[in-house]
Amino acid sequence: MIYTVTFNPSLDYIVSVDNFTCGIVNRTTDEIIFPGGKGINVSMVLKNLGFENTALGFLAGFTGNRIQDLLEEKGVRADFISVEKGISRINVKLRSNEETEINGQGPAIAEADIKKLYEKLDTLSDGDILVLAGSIPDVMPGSMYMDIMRHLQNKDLKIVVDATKDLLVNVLQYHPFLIKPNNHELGEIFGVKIESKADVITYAKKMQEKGARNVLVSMAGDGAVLVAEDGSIFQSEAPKGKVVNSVGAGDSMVAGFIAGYLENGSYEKAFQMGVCTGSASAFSEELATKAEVIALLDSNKKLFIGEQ
Ligand SMILES: Nc1ncnc2c1ncn2[C@@H]1O[C@H](COP(=O)(O)OP(=O)(O)O)[C@@H](O)[C@H]1O
Ligand SMILES: O=P(O)(O)OC[C@H]1O[C@](O)(COP(=O)(O)O)[C@@H](O)[C@@H]1O
Repeated sequence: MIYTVTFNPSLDYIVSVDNFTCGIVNRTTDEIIFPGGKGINVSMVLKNLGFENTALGFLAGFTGNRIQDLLEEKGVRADFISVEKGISRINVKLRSNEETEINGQGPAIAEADIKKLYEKLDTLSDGDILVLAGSIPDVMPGSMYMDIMRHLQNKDLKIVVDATKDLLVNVLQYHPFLIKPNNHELGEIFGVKIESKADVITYAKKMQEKGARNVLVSMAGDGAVLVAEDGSIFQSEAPKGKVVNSVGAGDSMVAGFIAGYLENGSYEKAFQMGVCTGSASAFSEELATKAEVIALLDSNKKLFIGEQ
């Protein structure tokens, strides 16, 4: 089974504003609400790609109820823990001349709620895949994902972590199956600016030295790099297309990688599927569908460069 955990789900409120200007009243030309949060996006895309999975995590208040309903409408199996205080976030994604995002902090999660999550995670068995993705509410410790991995270390799980800073660095000693920083997040960890693929490879290898098994680094419109545990390295430009909504492109890439790996058992195919799923999401209003991903895979065969 595949499980995703989203500590900090959101309603993503995507608003378009012509020539957004600070300090005045701006009016939208378009607005739309999607369920969001990194693990939830991974769950929705996996479902689109034909992989049943269960979304775990924490929901609170009326926004939490809405997220739950939207997931139900999409047929995603969800088993969230209800948090008593506060509300799940509304993350604002502003589309104008530039894209701007304001992501909330999320409700505080009580010790008793964390205990309930551990009870659910204790039901996982050998061979399962667990995705820990996204930020955690501000008041929680940066060791949260590491604590979960330590707790589960005696099970033979494939654990995927998509997080930033300490939340990510702390888990490396427990050998996550896959991590997916973007180039900016990877640079932030080492205090450097990473623009070229050569630099990506250098720093991805450093993450492997610290314990990660496979390191997938996304670079938005500049493509991606995979440094795999078997020593192979794959690079790709991004497929060409008109970007419609890039929110969730990174999460889609994670889902595509998992789907490609499960279908083919090959890191090369997982990488290709990851890239095309990320781009398919960027090129459409909603998250990628299977047909959109297959179309991109078929039309971009020459994009991928591999090296064993
Ligand atoms: N402008 C774009 N053009 C084509 N593909 C894109 C674009 N933005 C994102 N993607 C695809 O989605 C993947 C993940 O995007 P990225 O923005 O790097 O992730 P994150 O949202 O985690 O920062 C990229 O590697 C690429 O395949
Ligand atoms: O948990 P964080 O880091 O605040 O990110 C949450 C936001 O990221 C998203 O999951 C999208 O992430 P990506 O664009 O990186 O794939 C949104 O749905 C959500 O609003």
